Amino acid sequence: MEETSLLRQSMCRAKGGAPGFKVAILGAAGGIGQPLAMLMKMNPLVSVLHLYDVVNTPGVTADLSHMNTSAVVKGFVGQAQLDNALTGMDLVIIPAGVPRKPGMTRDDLFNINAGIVRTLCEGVARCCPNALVTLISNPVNSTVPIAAEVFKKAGTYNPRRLLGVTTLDVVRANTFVAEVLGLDPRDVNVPVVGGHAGVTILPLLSQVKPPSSFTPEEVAYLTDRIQNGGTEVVEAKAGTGSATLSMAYAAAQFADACLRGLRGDAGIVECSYVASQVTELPFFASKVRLGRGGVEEIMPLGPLNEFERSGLEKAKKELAESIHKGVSFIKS
Ligand SMILES: NC(=O)C1=CN([C@@H]2O[C@H](COP(=O)(O)OP(=O)(O)OC[C@H]3O[C@@H](n4cnc5c(N)ncnc54)[C@H](O)[C@@H]3O)[C@@H](O)[C@H]2O)C=CC1
Ligand SMILES: O=C([O-])CC(=O)C(=O)O
Repeated sequence: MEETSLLRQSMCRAKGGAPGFKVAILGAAGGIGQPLAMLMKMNPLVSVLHLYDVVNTPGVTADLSHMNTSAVVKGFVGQAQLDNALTGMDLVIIPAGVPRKPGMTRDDLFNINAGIVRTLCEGVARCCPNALVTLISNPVNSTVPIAAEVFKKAGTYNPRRLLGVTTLDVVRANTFVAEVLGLDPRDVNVPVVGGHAGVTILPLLSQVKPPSSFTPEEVAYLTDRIQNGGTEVVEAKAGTGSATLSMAYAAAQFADACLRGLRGDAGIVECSYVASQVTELPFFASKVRLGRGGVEEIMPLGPLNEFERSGLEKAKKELAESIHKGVSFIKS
């Protein structure tokens, strides 16, 4: 088998390396990882796609490698192959870790996922310390501070290159607001700030584009639905996992924005949970401008109405605890 595939490879005429970025997905065989890997295989900005997981990447890799798009896919399985999966990468996307079941909060995932994120980020620090790292694994409000502490310990921390993925909150907000307004969701943009769990997810409905006004009932309905969108999916999946397909879509959209930023495109703005001075907290999600260096600029929150100011106070209280928990996990 081995010989046949070597023979087959040797029969192929060498192709010059296609221009583009090298991207690794860690947790690539999972519910998010597989559709995300497919979407990244379809992205023309990607020249090399490394799929790493502790199980099942050979099959996922064989399957995706038959797609006639230009990215070259390679699979890596098990911790012994982590360093090879990461070496030379420009962008590392991390959806590794366990998902919620009904009745759990994202914070209930901390005990398992914190250790997974630490191990993977130690690999990033060793093998591709200059890569952009986008973290999906929950609880994002704590896993991003964990990653920052791992990188600080390794002496490789660059706050501009570590981003928590909160795009799904924006994707949901755009969808739900468009439903209420009777618009196409592609024409709606809702900034969602704060973090990625419950009350820390703060949609700024006063800043919706196109400019729109909402009744107090609509604001209450939309805020609740956006904050609990993840739970809506967890309950509907009834114990088999959380959002995977919409998350893969959101992560692929965010990764594409990161790659366009790295390429030097102008005016790329996305919401993301990053090291921030927008509030007194060390991490906060808000609109950020992406560029060659990663996060080039963090946008101010803009004017908030009274409902949003009160939501911000609640968000900050919970965020402070989640950040502290993540930092302490590495420091203690
Ligand atoms: N940021 C966000 O908006 C969202 C985050 N999530 C989170 O994403 C994570 C993954 O969710 P799913 O893909 O649905 O879970 P899943 O269980 O389907 O897949 C997770 C994958 O991670 C792999 N994995 C476990 N330990 C690993 C390790 N040490 N190294 C590499 N891979 C490892 C597993 O083998 C599995 O293939 C969960 O923590 C979930 O809560 C989910 C939806 C949205
Ligand atoms: O709700 C969950 O556990 C997964 C998640 O983060 C989301 O769907 O927003």
